[in-house]
Amino acid sequence: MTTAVQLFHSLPPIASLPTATVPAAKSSAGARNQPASLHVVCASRKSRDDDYHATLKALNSKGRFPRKSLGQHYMLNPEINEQLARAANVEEGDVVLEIGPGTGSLTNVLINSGATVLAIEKDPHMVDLVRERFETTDKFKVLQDDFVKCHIRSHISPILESRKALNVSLIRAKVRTVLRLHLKPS
Ligand SMILES: C[S@@+](CC[C@H](N)C(=O)[O-])C[C@H]1O[C@@H](n2cnc3c(N)ncnc32)[C@H](O)[C@@H]1O
Repeated sequence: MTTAVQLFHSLPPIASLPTATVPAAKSSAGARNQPASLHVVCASRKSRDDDYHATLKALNSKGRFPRKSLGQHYMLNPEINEQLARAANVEEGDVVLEIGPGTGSLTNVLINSGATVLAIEKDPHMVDLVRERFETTDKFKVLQDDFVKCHIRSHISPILESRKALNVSLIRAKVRTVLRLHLKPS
């Protein structure tokens, strides 16, 4: 069986893709409330391994369509994700709490920056997807939970112990923000 990780590694160059816009999702049984199209953010296309292919392949491989109720808009431009990581000043050894990793495009950049990422994702399908995507690294952990309701401190305390800072990146459908919180281990 082809895993999502294998798919990510076998993607063609982005230049071969015709457009940065994803076609409207076809409706299927039980998908009455699905939005008609995939919402994307994509400013430019790059000819290297990138989030554009990875995100589309990952979603297609799971037969998933974004759920508006969960603010599922996926970042397709790796440059933006890199800017987000730079804006949050993510460094080697940091622990990053990522709220809503989605397909893991920002997660990937954070891990490549040297951070360990603790992600909290409400949608169990996306949890499966990112768990599979990052199964080969010990710098990633995902919890299936609602960030609004879960007890965040009990999750992060065990892995925070000797860390100097905690970066919290929060990307939501309408408010895209990167927050940096400094939480001293108690
Ligand atoms: C904007 S999308 C994904 C962003 C991701 N960084 C990307 O560009 O691919 C937001 C994600 O947050 C998740 N989400 C929404 N509400 C949540 C909540 N209350 N707790 C945890 N995750 C949530 C959604 O399922 C979705 O995967």
